[in-house]
Order: sequence, then C-alpha cells, then structure tokens
Amino acid sequence: MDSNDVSADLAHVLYTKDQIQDKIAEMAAAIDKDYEGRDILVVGVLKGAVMVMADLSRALHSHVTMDWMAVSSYGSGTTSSGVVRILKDLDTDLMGKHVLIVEDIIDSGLTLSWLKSNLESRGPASVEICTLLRKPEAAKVEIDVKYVGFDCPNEFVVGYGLDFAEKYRNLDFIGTLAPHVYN
Ligand SMILES: O=P(O)(O)OC[C@H]1O[C@H](OP(=O)(O)OP(=O)(O)O)[C@H](O)[C@@H]1O
Ligand code: HPA
Ligand SMILES: [Mg+2]
Repeated sequence: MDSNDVSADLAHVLYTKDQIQDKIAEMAAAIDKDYEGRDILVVGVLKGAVMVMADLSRALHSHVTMDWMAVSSYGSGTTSSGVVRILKDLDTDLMGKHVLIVEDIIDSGLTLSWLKSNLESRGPASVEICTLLRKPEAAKVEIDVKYVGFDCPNEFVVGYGLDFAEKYRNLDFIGTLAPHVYN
C-alpha cells in the first residue's frame, strides 16, 4: 500500500460501492412511481449530497430539474453546532413545485428539520426528503422522511460525499474513520 493511501484512515467499510448503487436504484424506482406524471425539482444540499444527487438524478426517469442549496451546521468538527447557516440559496422559485430534498445523511436531524420548514414556507406543492443515510440513535428532532437508503450506526461516517474536515468525500464507499485520524 502506498503511504498516502486513504484506506489506512478507515476503520470499517459500512456500505460498499455496489450496495450504495443498488440502494440508489431502488430509491429512484420508488420515487419515479410516487411522482408519476409530475415534474420533480430535486434540491441537493451542498456539499455532502453531491454524490447522491449525481447518481440518483441519473437513475430517475421522471422529468427533473436540479437546484442546490448550501447550508452548514458542522464546520470542521464531528458534532452539529445546531446553528444552520445558509451559504447559498436556491435559484428557483418554489411556488407550485414538487420539491424533493436530497441529502447524504440525517444525523441529529437539525439541518433537515430547519430546511424542510424553510422550503415549505415558499409555497411549493409538496416537499419530501430523500436521504441515503439516517442515524436513528442520533435524532434530536423528529422529521418525516419519505425515502431512506440505510439506517446506519451512531458513528461518524465518511465517504460518498460525507467528509471529515473536508476530506474523504471522494470515496465511492462509506466507512468509519480509524481513531488515529480524529484523535
Ligand atoms: O442531521 P444533522 O445533524 O443536521 O446533520 C446532517 C447534515 O450535516 C452534514 O452537512 P455539513 O453541515 O457537514 O456540510 P457539508 O454537507 O458541506 O459537509 C450533512 O451533509 C447534512 O447536511
Ligand atoms: O457522520 C457524519 N459524517 C460526516 N458528516 C456528517 N454530518 C453529519 N453527520 C455526519
Ligand atoms: Mg460535513
């Protein structure tokens, strides 16, 4: 192994590339069925959701438009500050649209709970959430989430869009970090 190999920083692989891709195809099929005959505005939450957005949107057969929002509640740490900041707002007017928020992870739920009400206040026809991961044991608020890929253990995870101090987003699988990385 090369001394710069990123896999040395990981403790366990939780979801392989194939497991993630199969799950995304499954979620896309469910979404296509539920939204039959309706256009969907998919809203990706930067930066974590980029991989899910790229793969999920390509797996959908529905008419889709894409927009992005950047919010941040984590900064460079591993626990949510609870303070959600809008770093970039949508370019799209949501009036009458069917909005599907796409996320990589729901951890405490603070980001999504805030974002869902924020988008609901803009007059859309509907707002639903699709997340690849959810940590049921970490929930601090209850949110109604229509599409969940995997319920994952209450550990800090990285890969497939998820970062630790901006690293590991480019991995095509999801895993937990080895303690030496954050200690
Ligand atoms: O349920 P919560 O506890 O609120 O955590 C989930 C949010 O935290 C992460 O984003 P982060 O703020 O780290 O920004 P990033 O996507 O740019 O990494 C993740 O992408 C979610 O948006
Ligand atoms: O477990 C996590 N990993 C990376 N980013 C996150 N943002 C919320 N939870 C996590
Ligand atoms: Mg992050």
